[in-house]
Amino acid sequence: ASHHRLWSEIDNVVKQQVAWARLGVGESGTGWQLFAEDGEMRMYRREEEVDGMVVDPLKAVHIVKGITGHEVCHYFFSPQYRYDWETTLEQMTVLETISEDTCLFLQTHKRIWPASQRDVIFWSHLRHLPNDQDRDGPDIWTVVNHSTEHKDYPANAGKCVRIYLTVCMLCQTRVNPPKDGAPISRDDISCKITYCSVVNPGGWAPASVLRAVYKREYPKFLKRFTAYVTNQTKDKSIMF
Ligand SMILES: O=S(=O)(CCO)c1ccc(-c2ccc(C3CCCC3)c([C@H]3C[C@H]3c3ccccn3)c2)cc1
Repeated sequence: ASHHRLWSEIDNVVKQQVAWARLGVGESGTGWQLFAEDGEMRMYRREEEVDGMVVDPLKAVHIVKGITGHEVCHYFFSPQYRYDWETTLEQMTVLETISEDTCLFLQTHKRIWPASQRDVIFWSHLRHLPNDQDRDGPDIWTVVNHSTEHKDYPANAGKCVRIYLTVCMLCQTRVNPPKDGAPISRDDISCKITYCSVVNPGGWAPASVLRAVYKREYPKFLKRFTAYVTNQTKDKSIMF
């Protein structure tokens, strides 16, 4: 069914996350700190705490040649590839396939000493926002992951501390059509990726430990994931 029980929440969160992702990190005065750079990738964070817990919002901007936003979102959304690129994943369960573009996931992440192990339940929604209204507007593909409850998996019932997150992978494809009217090849395309994430670590964990984990893991994650998409797509026809 096009409208399922989570539809209105998903629609609201997706619209809010797309608007948020499209806001630049502005001039340095806006509180965004550049904390990692690697080639075209720039990673920013804001230092924020809720009830003494680090919930630093993260925003990464990356430009990757030779892949499209549809391909990035396909490999980010689809469960069958996740163990290939998500190195901190210990266990992933698809609790429900709500529609072909909406799933419910339960994930446990590898324990990061000295913090206790974490798990998370989130809905994941893949959406194409075409620019058919105004031609020169952005053609956007996005995946939004947002924490939710599930009656069979109450928070903090087992050994894991339940975390809460909202993640947005927003992509815009750029095509430089070849001069001689030749068919578009992967040399003529690139994808501008904006990855936003806010993670509430659930139970207390030392701020210094969390900030060190994020500083190490986020750049590694985005580099590894985009390299994975490049490698998976290099010999396949372009998925626009
Ligand atoms: O973009 S996704 O939806 C992709 C689907 O998997 C996503 C991204 C990140 C996380 C996540 C949430 C919490 C933690 C911490 C918090 C305290 C202890 C564990 C970590 C730790 C494992 C580190 C990490 C940080 C950044 C990227 C990857 N790994 C990761 C979950 C989902």
